[in-house]
Amino acid sequence: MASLPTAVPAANHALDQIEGAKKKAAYRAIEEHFDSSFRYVGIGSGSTIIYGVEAIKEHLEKHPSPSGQHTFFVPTGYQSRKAIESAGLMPIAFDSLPGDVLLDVAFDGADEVDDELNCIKGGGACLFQEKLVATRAKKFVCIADYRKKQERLVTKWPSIPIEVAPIAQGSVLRELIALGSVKPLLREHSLAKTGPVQTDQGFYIIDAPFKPLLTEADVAAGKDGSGKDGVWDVSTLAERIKMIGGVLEVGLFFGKNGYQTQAEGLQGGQKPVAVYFGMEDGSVSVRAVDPARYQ
Ligand SMILES: O=C[C@H](O)[C@H](O)[C@H](O)COP(=O)(O)O
Repeated sequence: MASLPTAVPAANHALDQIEGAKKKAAYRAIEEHFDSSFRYVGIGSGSTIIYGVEAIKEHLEKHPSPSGQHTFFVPTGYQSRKAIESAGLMPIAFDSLPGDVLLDVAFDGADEVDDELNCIKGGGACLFQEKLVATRAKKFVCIADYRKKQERLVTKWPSIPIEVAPIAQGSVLRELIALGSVKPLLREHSLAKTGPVQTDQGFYIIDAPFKPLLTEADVAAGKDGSGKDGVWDVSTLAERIKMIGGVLEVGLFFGKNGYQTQAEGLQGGQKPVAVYFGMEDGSVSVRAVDPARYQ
């Protein structure tokens, strides 16, 4: 019992530090990538994006749109829509967007990010709509804290979230084991009697642990990411899992970076162009592709 009085403040300090880091990263990302003249903006899910919404709200209060036109915010699920509404911003459903419209930017959180901006997402059971929104944006930007900044995926974050049709969960689990995942698990509510966690699509989530995932640089350096001995590179594994019957989407955002340029058009990539990490020392560290590529 003697340790309780010191342990509790220490835990509170760690939580404050994490929340402070998320907030700093969010405000910096919004400052550098949001503009009041934007017409459509994607808003992701999770605890970090809440600070992004707060920063956008403040930005719009200080710098109203010069034309007086409203910005519409495209949510990536129920929690995201609620966050938009609570901030007094205007939501628009993804499927209400006119067919030829692209989002000016999409902001989201991430569970882990590697050196090449591949991300794990879905820790909060949102990934399918997040991918739809991210790939429809002219620019995709992520916000995270220092715990998420790693060289390779599946370093601290232990597993890959995968959204599956309830009827297929058993066969997907078997196939994941065959691919080398050790003890993939159907995600359940902490209150077990409530059963499996359901996504916004009414699907289930399987969390599949794998060995740390190789990057393109690893593969270029001669490492084998083909799945031999359970070692995969990000793209090969993501594509392989997506092929399993009953998988709606994989919580790996990989491949191209999401941006649009006049010369190249919409890249529709899943990887962000920039990730803002709030650090333990109060600074913000940015991992990004060269802005000259997308601005
Ligand atoms: O499923 C949830 C989403 O992918 C989140 O963006 C991700 O889990 C990060 O969430 P948080 O900001 O709460 O760490």
